[in-house]
Amino acid sequence: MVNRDQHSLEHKLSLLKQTYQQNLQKELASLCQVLNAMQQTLRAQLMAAGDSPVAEQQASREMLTDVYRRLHKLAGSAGTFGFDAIGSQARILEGGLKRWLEESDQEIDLQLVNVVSSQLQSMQVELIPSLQSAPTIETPQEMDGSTVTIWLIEEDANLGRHIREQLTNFSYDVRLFNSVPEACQHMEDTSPDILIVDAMAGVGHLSPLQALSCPLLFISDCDTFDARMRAAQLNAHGYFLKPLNIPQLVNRLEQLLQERQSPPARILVVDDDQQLAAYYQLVLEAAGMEVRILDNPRHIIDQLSSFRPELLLMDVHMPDYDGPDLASVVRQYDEWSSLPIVFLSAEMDLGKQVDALSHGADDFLTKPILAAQLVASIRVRVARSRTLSALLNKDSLTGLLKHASIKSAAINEISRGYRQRYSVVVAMVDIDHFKSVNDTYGHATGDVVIASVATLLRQRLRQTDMIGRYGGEEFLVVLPHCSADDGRKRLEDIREYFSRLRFSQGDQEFACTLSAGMVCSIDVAEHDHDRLLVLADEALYRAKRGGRNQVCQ
Ligand SMILES: Nc1nc2c(ncn2[C@@H]2O[C@H](COP(=O)(O)OP(=O)(O)OP(=O)(O)O)[C@@H](O)[C@H]2O)c(=O)[nH]1
Repeated sequence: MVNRDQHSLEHKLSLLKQTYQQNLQKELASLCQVLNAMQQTLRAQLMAAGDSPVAEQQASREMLTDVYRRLHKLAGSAGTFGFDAIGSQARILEGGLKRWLEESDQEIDLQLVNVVSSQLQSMQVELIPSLQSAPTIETPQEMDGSTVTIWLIEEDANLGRHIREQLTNFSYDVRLFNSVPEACQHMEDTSPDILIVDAMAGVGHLSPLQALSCPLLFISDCDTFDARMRAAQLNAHGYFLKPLNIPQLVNRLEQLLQERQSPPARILVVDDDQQLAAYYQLVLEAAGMEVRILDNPRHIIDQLSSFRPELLLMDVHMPDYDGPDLASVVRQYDEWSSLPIVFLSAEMDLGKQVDALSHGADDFLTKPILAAQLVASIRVRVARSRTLSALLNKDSLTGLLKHASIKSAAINEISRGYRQRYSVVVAMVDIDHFKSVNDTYGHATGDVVIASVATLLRQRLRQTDMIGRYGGEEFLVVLPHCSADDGRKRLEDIREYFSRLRFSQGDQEFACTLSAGMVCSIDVAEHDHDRLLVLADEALYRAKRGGRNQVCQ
């Protein structure tokens, strides 16, 4: 189904193309005029039957060099806007001119100018005044930020209710059905974000539910190759054995949701051709990315700091500064040393492409480029860079920031709070008697408990809050723009939820608690971030000494 956004995108693209076509007509007419003027001058010289003066020769060479540059630009942009034939002709012509200008020191003669002129005229003929259809770009399905709905199909009503209760603790909205046909009856009016099916209840009858095209997880008490293979053939996103390890299941659910909800990629575009830059912006935004265009390359570092792009898409040849030089400037800053830089240029010369890459760029895309190809290349680059950055900065068990990253994030946020006069709550959260969890149920189960605290913190805090794994079973939480009262309420809420979770190891079921120590920046006279971290740690110590399972301030 085509939605309104898609219509509006097509409309905007079509307007951009119309404008481009008008400019293209003007540009070709203007190039023809230049060639016309050169033809006249050269003819006049021929009539005078003398050698043309050096100054005039120099002027003709400069004019032809300018024609070459304009054709080079045109070769890059025409195909992008759907004028493929003109783009190809411009590419051939600019290539020929370039070779002639580089390799020949002959005088510019009428024959050469005639050839260029007739090619330009045929390009004008080619430019039929009908716009080609706008490219369609796949718009990602948006998940709204509200509650996640899970459909659970479980034959055993008691077990179903138990699972629903546990998942509700993690803020999921769970609808329980005891058979696939029962769930199918509700497909008309509503649909889930995730489907969890008891393998016994469903494997044979699932096909109607597959139309829901949401992630599918199986729960089962049958751990055989055949059962797992059947699940794989049904494209299941997970297979969990009973008795269910709820935190493990929740971790998988969170992973699936994160994959679908990952924030839009932020792209900074640097191109002196404003129309092309607007086109890239439109195409990338339509694919769900956030795009900013840099008008003045001198402001590149300011823009990087304020927009914090995840990829820099840059033209190679610009009037004032070349792309590779700009890339070198960016690379001088440690903070931006791993920012992906992709050149998008009409440059076909392999040597120059390699040279551009050696200045610190990661990739080279050649203009013209299809919208879908541009989107795919950028998506892959950003995804890879996110994976790398997650590996570097995120803890593998919890997916939270590692010690060094959360500490520096905390220091930056506290300092910003002091500067901009808003309050920041800093809290240390620690699982109670965790050593005995490890000792009694094993290290692997201990890991599940740690991961479930991380999940709970992520779920019950705001997107703008920062959470990191500070030590083994200790977490550092930073809540910007938060009063002491609000911070305390949120931590109490997390403490309460955590105490209600049930963990299992074999047939044994157990619960855990956590303690937290917090401090609010405006309650501390000295503007010292290290002091806040010490005070939060001291408050945690008081919570432990006071009997654990509590929040102290
Ligand atoms: N399973 C698991 N255990 C870990 C990990 N990192 C640290 N630990 C364990 O966490 C336990 C922390 O224990 P302690 O600091 O003595 O404190 P506690 O038992 O939690 O008791 P209180 O904090 O005083 O309530 C140690 O046994 C560590 O081995 C991890 O990644 N996984």
